Amino acid sequence: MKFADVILPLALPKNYTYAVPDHMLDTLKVGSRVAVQLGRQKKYAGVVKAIHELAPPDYKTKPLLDLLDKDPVVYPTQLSFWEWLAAYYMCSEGEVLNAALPAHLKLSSETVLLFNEAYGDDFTDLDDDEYLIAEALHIRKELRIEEVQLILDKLEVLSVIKKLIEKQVLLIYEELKEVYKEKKENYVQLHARYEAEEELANLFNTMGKAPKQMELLLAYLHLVKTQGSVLQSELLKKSGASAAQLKGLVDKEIVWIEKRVVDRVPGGGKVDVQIDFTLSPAQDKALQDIRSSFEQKPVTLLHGVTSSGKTQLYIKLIEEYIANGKQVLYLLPEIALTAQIVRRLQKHFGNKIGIYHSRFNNNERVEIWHKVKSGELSILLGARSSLLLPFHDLGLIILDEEHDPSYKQQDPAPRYHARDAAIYYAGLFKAKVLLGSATPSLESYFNATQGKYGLVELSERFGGLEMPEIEIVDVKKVQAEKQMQENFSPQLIQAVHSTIAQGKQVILFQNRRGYAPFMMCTTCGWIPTCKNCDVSLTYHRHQDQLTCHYCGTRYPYVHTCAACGSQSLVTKSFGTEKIETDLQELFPKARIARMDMDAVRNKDSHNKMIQLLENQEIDILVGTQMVVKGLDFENVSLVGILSADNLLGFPDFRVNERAFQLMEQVSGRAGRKHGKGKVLIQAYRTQHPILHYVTIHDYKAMYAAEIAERQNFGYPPFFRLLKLTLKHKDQKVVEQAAMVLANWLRPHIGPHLVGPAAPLVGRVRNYYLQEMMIKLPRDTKVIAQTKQLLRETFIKLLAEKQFRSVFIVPDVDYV
Ligand SMILES: Nc1ncnc2c1ncn2[C@@H]1O[C@H](COP(=O)(O)OP(=O)(O)OP(=O)(O)O)[C@@H](O)[C@H]1O
Ligand SMILES: [Zn+2]
Repeated sequence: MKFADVILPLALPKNYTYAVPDHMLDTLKVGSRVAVQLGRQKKYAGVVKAIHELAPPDYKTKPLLDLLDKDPVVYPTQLSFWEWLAAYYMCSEGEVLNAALPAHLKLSSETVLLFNEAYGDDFTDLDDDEYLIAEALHIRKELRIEEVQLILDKLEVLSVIKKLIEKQVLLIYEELKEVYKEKKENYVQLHARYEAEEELANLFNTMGKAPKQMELLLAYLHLVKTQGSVLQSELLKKSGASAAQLKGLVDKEIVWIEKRVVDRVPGGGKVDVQIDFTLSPAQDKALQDIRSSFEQKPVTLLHGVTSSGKTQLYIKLIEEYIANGKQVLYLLPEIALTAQIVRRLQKHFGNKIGIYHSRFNNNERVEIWHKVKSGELSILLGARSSLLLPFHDLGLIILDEEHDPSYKQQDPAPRYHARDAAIYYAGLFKAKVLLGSATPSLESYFNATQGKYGLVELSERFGGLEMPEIEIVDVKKVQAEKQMQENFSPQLIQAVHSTIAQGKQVILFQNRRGYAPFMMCTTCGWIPTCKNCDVSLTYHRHQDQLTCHYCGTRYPYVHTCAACGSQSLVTKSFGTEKIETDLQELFPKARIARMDMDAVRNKDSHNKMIQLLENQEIDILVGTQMVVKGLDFENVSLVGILSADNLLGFPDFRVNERAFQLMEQVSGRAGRKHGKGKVLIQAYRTQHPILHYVTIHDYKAMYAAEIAERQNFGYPPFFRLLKLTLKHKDQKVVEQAAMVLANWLRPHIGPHLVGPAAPLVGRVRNYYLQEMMIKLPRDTKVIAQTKQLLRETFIKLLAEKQFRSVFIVPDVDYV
């Protein structure tokens, strides 16, 4: 008897074992999807993790229902990776599978509820909830579980559904359906008999009376010759004929129409790699250093100042790896994945390169999935989640802007750090990892100085350009002299003027966090807050609305104070929108644009804005973090940071590191091609040491100061941090649960447990939160033991009746 362990796309504490029916014995493979039953009703598609002969000791196995793939959807390497992710980041393999597989490869067993017509329409003996569902079903005939949840406005609806089944009001209809559809398009083909010249000539002679059909044929012949195959849509466009006229040709059996699967995403194909640049001596040395570092160590950190040409080095390396038949994964933070970098790489690698990120739709994802698996794509440029693609011969992972905090997944599980996960994943392939940044994370630089990673430094800008000159503007002084105009010092205004006058461009940076515009009552100080979350609402002038940035709820503009009833509400605004408005007044002739999350909701507007800047159709760009990420504009010569204090005043142990990284990166956008750039930083605390390090572009001095602090206070990289968040709708319940959990843990973890306490925003989406932090020494054994202790303690806590519905969210290595 054979058994299969199956990973189901759920947060189950373990995988289940199923019996392999005889007819699958020869065809079933590890990594294939199978349909299985879980519980009495539910069917799921899971992935086979192992095939063996050990019956589970504690339950009787059900048989596998169906084999869904001839070829496995993943290789064993991915299964090992998933196992590690689940163990390290404390989630289930099912949750990893859920994140990895494109939705269309996850068969969904959606429970469909049907109305039982035999029941009639007398609902008198149903209770309130039952009545609501029965009535909705009576009208709509079928409902899904999610719709029931919406109607009843709660998550736990199965008991109501169960009662309705017992009372024979509804019936259950289970369907398993495959939702991925390949994209098909119509191609037009000439009948074989006209392949012969003679027949074709005869045909033309007889067509005199149908000029449109003649044009269709001529257009067809032209397209076949130039493109090889003829798309119906293109043919109609080229000939100017209608679909009916084309049908005429089909009816006469001159052409026929065939539906063919088409590729949704460009990729594959043969395009020769083109490298049309040569490295500078400094770059060439760095490349050689990377190569020899890789001979000793699998991971190397490339610390190269802004505009040193790190991207060009990556291009050279990629060329080497793919020439050896290896696959290369090039990771970037989501927001840095712009058309600019895509174009830069496509120029050299044509369609050997695929792109993958969260804004792709499911059909596109499935196609990339298959092409990575088959090896048809040798280079993949993607965001964090492309680590979960089924590579089979990975040789190199490049992780650019490695310091970027958005490499850490927040919600949902697996809450992995792409940098650390990449290093593990590469290990499974014996592949190399290159981390690149102008401002490395303290963790990576620490690892490099300790010899755990190789370290390569590239400390000059390409083309002999100097680092930009930094000037700090003392806002306190300017304000005392009453010289500030809104958020602008005279120095900054002057610099913007002269930059524009020289035909150069300006980038102004304003941090979003803590600077969002809000409304306030000037009589009593009341601030409108979100109904579901403990946060003040952000005012959006363009929509004239208030929005909660935690849950997304929108509210109309408030005219009357809810606390004192006065009408004296004003908007307090220091956000990018306000700066844009002020700029328009200060520089009425300048072309001004704003780049932040609200202005670039879709990827196209983001790309358009970058294009406008590249084409010099924008004089001043105002933006948040978004303008910082790896953009390369040749004509920007001035960068302004409107408030450094805003970056430095954050209650977080990483605040100084982050502030340095942001300021150094945004400064790095200035003076990348022609002449030295200039940076103006407005600040109250002009003596802050971080400002000094930015002024002299001294990463190493910043590192030395900060790493000493980290050691003193026991923070990463000397300790690892694990954050536990507990959530519940009832504040008392969550507070008690957190207390109980902490009391159970403290005897084992002692002083390394901090909390519990409510976080800064104590309620989100109607859930009250409690947090605690656990500091783990850098000892693999202790870490594994502590995680095991946590898992056991969670189970114990959730076994207590009053805590059963508490959510526990572990976040390992939280950033
Ligand atoms: N060897 C080279 N030949 C031609 N152009 C180069 C070369 N090296 C760099 N450049 C150009 O110099 C500019 C800066 O290079 P690149 O964008 O690769 O820098 P970077 O180190 O990635 O910078 P950042 O960290 O600021 O994003 C680009 O326009 C790039 O095309
Ligand atoms: Zn909210």
